[in-house]
Amino acid sequence: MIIARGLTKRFGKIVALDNVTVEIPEGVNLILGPNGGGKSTFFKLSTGVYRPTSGLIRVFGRDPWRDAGVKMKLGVAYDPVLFPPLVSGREWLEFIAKSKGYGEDEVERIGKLLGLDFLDEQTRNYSSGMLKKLALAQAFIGSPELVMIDEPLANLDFESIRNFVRILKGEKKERSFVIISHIWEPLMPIADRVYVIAGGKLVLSGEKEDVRDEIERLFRLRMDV
Ligand SMILES: Nc1ncnc2c1ncn2[C@@H]1O[C@H](COP(=O)(O)OP(=O)(O)OP(=O)(O)O)[C@@H](O)[C@H]1O
Repeated sequence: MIIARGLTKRFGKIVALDNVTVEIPEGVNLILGPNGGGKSTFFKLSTGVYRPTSGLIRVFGRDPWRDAGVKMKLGVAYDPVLFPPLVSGREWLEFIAKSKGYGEDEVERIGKLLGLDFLDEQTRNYSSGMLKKLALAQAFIGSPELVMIDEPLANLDFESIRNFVRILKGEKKERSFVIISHIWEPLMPIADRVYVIAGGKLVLSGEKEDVRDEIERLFRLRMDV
């Protein structure tokens, strides 16, 4: 699904991603790692926002930087979220739907799927959690083959986290996922594979069962302050 070979991204002197080689197959793929480790850089190289400094990235066999058409197969939500303030959530989702060849009924469907009851408000009036939910909705518009979400659970309350994980569980039968999340524990039951990017390097990857102990050791929050 996603193949990277020797993938490197520099911003001036900063090496954000350093010679990463990885294959991400179909299924639910979770990317973890410390702040500033390079996760979002990898994500944005995959969605064609950034051009690699060197190395190769292919998404469904296509170069996301040169071949914008591959984006039709993707549903993407970035973090932090950003929307035009004077449009309603519905208008925004209709814009996304239209760009993918869908109409208002698709927005209705996704609004129902995610249980959104605030779509007619302008986004400037949204709370942080509402903004995140609109971003999640955006990623599902048009039944994409691959849904990519950076920090899906940030700013969600407990009930919303539960709802979203339930939705993922249903949706994973239909499509694949690449998810970056610091809040990883609620996502483990539905994850197939886990990848850890730190210091610009891929430092761990594997099937969930094989890496679970190491992930627990690295990322379980222990508050011995
Ligand atoms: N557009 C940019 N311009 C300059 N430096 C950048 C840019 N984007 C990322 N970086 C730098 O690249 C490194 C990796 O950042 P990245 O956002 O990929 O980390 P991350 O793993 O997603 O972190 P976080 O968990 O904090 O979101 C950091 O040192 C960051 O400062």
